[in-house]
Amino acid sequence: MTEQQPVAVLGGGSFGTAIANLLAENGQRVLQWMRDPEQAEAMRTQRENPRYLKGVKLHPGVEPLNDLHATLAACELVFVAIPSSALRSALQPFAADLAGKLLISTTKGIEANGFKLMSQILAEVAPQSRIGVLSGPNLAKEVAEHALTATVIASEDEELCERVQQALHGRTFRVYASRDSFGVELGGALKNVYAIIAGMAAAMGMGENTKSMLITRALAEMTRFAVKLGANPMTFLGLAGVGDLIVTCTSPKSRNYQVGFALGEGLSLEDAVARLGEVAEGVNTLKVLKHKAEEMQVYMPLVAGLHAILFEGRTLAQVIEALMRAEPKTDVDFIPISGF
Ligand SMILES: NC(=O)C1=CN([C@@H]2O[C@H](COP(=O)(O)OP(=O)(O)OC[C@H]3O[C@@H](n4cnc5c(N)ncnc54)[C@H](O)[C@@H]3O)[C@@H](O)[C@H]2O)C=CC1
Ligand SMILES: O=C(CO)COP(=O)(O)O
Repeated sequence: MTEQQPVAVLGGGSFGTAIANLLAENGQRVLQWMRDPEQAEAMRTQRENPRYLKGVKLHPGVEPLNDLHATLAACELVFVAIPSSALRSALQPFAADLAGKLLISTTKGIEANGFKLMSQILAEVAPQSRIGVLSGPNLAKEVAEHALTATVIASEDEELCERVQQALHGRTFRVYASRDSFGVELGGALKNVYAIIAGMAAAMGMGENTKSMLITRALAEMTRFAVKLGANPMTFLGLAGVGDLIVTCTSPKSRNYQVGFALGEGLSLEDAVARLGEVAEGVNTLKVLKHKAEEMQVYMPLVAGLHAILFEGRTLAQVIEALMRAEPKTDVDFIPISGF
């Protein structure tokens, strides 16, 4: 019998580690690449990711490595879990090694220069590859602890979706397929901004009515924006839209929520991010999104309000006052249905 080809996971953070474990539990041999050789060595000897996923045992089928060339040479299916700020620069030098691979982005961010999604960056870096996007309500710690979870693999490449479903779908992790990779990817990136707002509201002791209003108006706002960019609004009613929005806006395990909570307690943005010590993609996404919304003339009062607090010197009280005074618009105005 020929030996099964291993699967690669790029990134040594909490999500890369959680996905690596799931793949290994499903019987795959997994090569998990990370840039830091000391971290790879620590994970090999301790059989744990002590910095990013403490307390979760690394499956024996996961091999932590820091040689990206060797990792890519051995694998065809490659999951990418590198923060958005580093994805292009980390992979560009290995463009030739990525040709012909099945690249699955799990990264939920947007590149500032040109408003590029991660799948678009992958397509630029590796035009000869096949690309998919994995996104959904998937807090890494819960995935790793086998909380019952669902996600979406999105690509126009049906065979790629099936490969990912076969590799990842398991006893505690359901993998649904979608053809709308643009909507799925946009949903995962945009919700991080609203999780910061939700964390602030929680720190200020706001009530359940307020939390519900925030989540629902966030959904309206992100969908309105996505539709303007050509996404299918129905995708935002799925796991990668409202599903991910709910989990990140309600869970103290979300890093974006934690940054918002710290801001609500009165910390500066710099201190809130430093205290976290992990990636909170929403901070960068906020800047990019505010700029793009203005350029596209999309009404996004929550994005504008958070931007005003973080980068324009407005107080939280001023922004809340302005938001509550603004003229109320139509409830559901983002799904164009005739007859309503
Ligand atoms: N943690 C979670 O619950 C989930 C995270 N994601 C997404 O996964 C992506 C990765 O996030 P996490 O694993 O959570 O991050 P993390 O904060 O746990 O770890 C970040 C990792 O990225 C590595 N890194 C930083 N710069 C790098 C570079 N230049 N080259 C290579 N590696 C570099 C760090 O060494 C570290 O291993 C993010 O876009 C995030 O939105 C998606 C779903 C769930
Ligand atoms: O994307 C996530 C859950 O689906 C993780 O959110 P955070 O990056 O805010 O922790």
